[in-house]
Amino acid sequence: MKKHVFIVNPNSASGKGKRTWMKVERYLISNNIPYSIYFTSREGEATEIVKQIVADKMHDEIKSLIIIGGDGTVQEAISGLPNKEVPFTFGVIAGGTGNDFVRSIGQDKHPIKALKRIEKMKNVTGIDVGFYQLQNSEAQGRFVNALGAGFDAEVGKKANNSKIKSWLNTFGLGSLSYVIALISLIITYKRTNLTINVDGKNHDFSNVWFITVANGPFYGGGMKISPNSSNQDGALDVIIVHNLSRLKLLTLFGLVFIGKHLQMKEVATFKGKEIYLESEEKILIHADGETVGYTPANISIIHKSLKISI
Ligand SMILES: Nc1ncnc2c1ncn2[C@@H]1O[C@H](COP(=O)(O)OP(=O)(O)OP(=O)(O)O)[C@@H](O)[C@H]1O
Repeated sequence: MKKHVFIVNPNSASGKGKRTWMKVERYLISNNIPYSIYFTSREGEATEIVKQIVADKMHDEIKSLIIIGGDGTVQEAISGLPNKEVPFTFGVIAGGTGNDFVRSIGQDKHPIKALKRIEKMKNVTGIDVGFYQLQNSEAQGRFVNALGAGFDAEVGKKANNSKIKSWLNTFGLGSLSYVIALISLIITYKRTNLTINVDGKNHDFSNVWFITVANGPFYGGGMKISPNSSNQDGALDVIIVHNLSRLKLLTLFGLVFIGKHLQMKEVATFKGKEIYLESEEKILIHADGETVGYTPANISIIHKSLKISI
């Protein structure tokens, strides 16, 4: 008999992952729903678990593979998938701080409501996934929301490493840690010059704060960084923020929350499938908020490669 397989990050959002799993497990047991469970214990383990599931050819036993955690856990899990199409369906139950993927696919944030929807398998859809390969290291992987380089990657790193995030998470305010990190880095961050190649065409920019390659509209806990993005259109949206003062950058982030920043003259946008990014000085890169390395990087899209039950 097919069963649901869960991958749970018990420590996401300072223990929300575990608390969410306990609610889900109670529901599974009281409704006699067959399941098995993997808990992650450290960074990178979700990737290894998915690789193992694929290597063991467990596909026929799996009704759906359900992630409970935040965007980082989703990003790590899908990075364990092979390049060819995967014969099982994914589901995501919000257990993180930002939960931007849950937001962009329109999944219910309530764990049991989400589980009931995933379980029914009535709305199974193909989602695009971004793929990155860093040039100066072996690092490669996938992302569902956005890959970013520069200032926003530094903000994510600082927020994720901050003690304040755990404390804020106890009040359900973990997203505020990004705002705090942003305000402190705005004063110290050094801008750089970069070249981006989109589908074979080079574009040069000076004094760049950050560049985002978006698959879905949201990142950073609800910021509408790429309001026109769809994770089903087979394309990535590139947003480059350059040549603006520190004060104006703050205004930009204010506008990002309502998705109106694209109208600013210091914001350049492109749409494409194959992207190459290099910078005068190497800059930090994140994939779905997880630090992955430094430029230069190749980024591409794998169209509708993730089957997901919403
Ligand atoms: N048991 C664990 N203890 C600590 N860290 C873990 C554990 N399992 C996985 N991780 C790491 O925790 C990181 C963050 O997890 P996740 O993204 O799920 O939560 P979050 O940061 O609270 O949420 P969001 O990304 O939505 O803001 C993951 O990238 C993963 O590497």
